[in-house]
Amino acid sequence: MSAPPPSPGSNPVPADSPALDDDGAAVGYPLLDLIESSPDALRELERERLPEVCDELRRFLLEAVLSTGGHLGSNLGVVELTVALHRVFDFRRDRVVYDTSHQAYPHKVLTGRRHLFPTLRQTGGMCGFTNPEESEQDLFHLGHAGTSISLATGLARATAHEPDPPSVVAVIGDSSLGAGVAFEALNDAGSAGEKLIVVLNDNEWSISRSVGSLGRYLSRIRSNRTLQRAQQEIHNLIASIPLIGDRVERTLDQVREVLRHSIVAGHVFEELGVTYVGPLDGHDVDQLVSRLEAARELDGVVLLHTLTQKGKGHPDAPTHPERVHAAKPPKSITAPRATPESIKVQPSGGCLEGTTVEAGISHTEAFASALAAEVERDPRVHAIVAGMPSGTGLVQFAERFPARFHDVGITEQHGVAMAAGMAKAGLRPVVAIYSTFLQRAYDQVFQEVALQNLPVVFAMDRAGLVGQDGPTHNGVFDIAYLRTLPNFTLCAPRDATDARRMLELGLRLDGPTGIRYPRGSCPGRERVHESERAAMVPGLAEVLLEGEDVVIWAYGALVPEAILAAERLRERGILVGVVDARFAKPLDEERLAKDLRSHRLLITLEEHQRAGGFGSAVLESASRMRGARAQIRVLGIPDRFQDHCTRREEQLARCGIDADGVERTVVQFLERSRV
Ligand SMILES: Cc1ncc(C[n+]2csc(CCOP(=O)(O)OP(=O)(O)O)c2C)c(N)n1
Ligand SMILES: CC(=O)[C@@H](O)[C@H](O)COP(=O)(O)O
Ligand SMILES: [Mg+2]
Repeated sequence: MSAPPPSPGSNPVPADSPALDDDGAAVGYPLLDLIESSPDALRELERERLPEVCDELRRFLLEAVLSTGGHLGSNLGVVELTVALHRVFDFRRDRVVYDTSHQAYPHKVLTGRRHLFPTLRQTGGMCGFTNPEESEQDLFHLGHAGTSISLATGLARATAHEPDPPSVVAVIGDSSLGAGVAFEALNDAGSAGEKLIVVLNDNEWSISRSVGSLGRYLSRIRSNRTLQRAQQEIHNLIASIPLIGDRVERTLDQVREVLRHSIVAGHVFEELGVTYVGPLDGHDVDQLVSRLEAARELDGVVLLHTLTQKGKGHPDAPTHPERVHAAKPPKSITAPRATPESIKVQPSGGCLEGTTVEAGISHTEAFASALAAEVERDPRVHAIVAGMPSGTGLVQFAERFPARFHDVGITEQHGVAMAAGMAKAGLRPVVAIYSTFLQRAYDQVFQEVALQNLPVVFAMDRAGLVGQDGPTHNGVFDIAYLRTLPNFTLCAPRDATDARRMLELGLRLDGPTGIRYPRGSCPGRERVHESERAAMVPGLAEVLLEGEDVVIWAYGALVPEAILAAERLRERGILVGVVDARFAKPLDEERLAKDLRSHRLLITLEEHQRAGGFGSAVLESASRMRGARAQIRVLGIPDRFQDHCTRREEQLARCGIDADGVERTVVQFLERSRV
């Protein structure tokens, strides 16, 4: 999440706010209160008061989201859109699907959840996306972009045969419309003919600026609208000069004719069988109501192209590099709890009783700086992102190496296949992508990369639990969905040094590599100096602590949790070994066989679903080994989706994969085996 919140008190108050206190600040939300009093209140309110509703709603969002953090720019941009939708439709009967649904906060306010905003994205609090568990008017729990038109098409097709089917509306952003699945949906719906309204919320922004030719096309329509306005002004001016007016007017008509043939707004959609309406002012709530009422009566797919400002009403938005896409939660909400017996480890491997474990740079920053070093060393290295330059830490990289950086927009499938093409041509592409969003391109990972055995490196960020975004964003399936693919090397660094070493390795290997790392910080102090570390070769684990009866095989960013648990147990006289597995594929089977023979308990620890992850790989490997006497305990995420939490650490604790969970597992085993 980017966008530091503006200084307190800089919240703008709309000019015509209904009531002001004596120092000029608007007071309360009388219209939002009224709307909450009855589900039909918004539809019964005098139409000329709708702009006031929008002002209150925007003011509320600014105050609420700046105090908790969350998605801001997108929500500020759809205030009028959402008020108009809820004015025209009754979504207790009609159906609305918000694409990605990060922009559904106004919808949540208008559907009785204003009181939940102080708990937004916090443990046990309101979800940051639509969620059917919260309201009957939230049809899906979403978070991945591009699928709203498909979902809406399904809803419409299911009721098309009914005598009076509900209206179905999809709200999709300009960048999400660029996702392949969105065009798959338009291609089908445009020919099938069921009634469906698609509201295109075009603000010319993704998280960063929108990319791709569709974005440029939409901007041309937008600028064409500007052109139209200019034409009108020229027309008015000329009309005011009677002498030359007629001659120039005729010329203007010719110019207009040329333009009409060059940019017929929306013809791309019309060619798909979609009725294009627009471009419309996405902040003119009265016009939007009229257009939605008209669209409701039309047959087939109607696309309303609305032009909005991402971050409208936020004083910093016009100059913010991501139009305040996200407001950081204040420290008071997400500061990690001080761990009571935190340990500061020192390079020599010894341990100091200590103050809190200092957080190092983020795993994202560690990857980004390693990649910058590689790009300078090897001209074949290129970086590919799918609409997430800042989330993957590559904004500066893009500025430094523009020719080696490719943001393909929200088109993960294309990005992965393009990487395969680059690798085939001799480049060394690195696909920097959230683990959860790589799922969108699984078939390309299989066919275009693994089957061809091409040297593509997947830098899987947010691999693990992500905290406030919840189950749509937890990257907890990648070991399972990649481990079954032949030719893949899978690894996970415990710290920044190994992140760099694994990237170096991946760029040397001839086949595909997946490197996973979570949202959050690397250890501030690294346990073993680089010069003393085991060579970074596929299938070689590294012993960090020797123990007696019990050994923990930890994978990736949870290695520090294993060390913390081992240090605590050591203080209780229980000597537990810790091995940094480093590779989930291939496993270090030689070291594993040895440990299975020489210990009574081997614990695997990973930030991934238990099913199919690193622990499963160990179990499969152990089942083929002779003389293994150790019991194996797989510590991972249980078989259910993990709800959002204020902090990722809470999710780790909830799943029993933090130091406490490891310590409990060891003590329980020893107590049971003593009996
Ligand atoms: C498949 C997928 N890829 C990437 C993302 C990350 N993401 C969330 S919102 C967003 C930008 C969406 O832009 P747009 O659709 O224009 O909506 P806006 O935020 O501008 O309203 C991106 C890239 C995602 N949620 N899903
Ligand atoms: C809505 C969406 O998918 C992104 O905005 C996502 O929430 C970013 O996640 P991070 O905050 O982990 O970068
Ligand atoms: Mg957009």
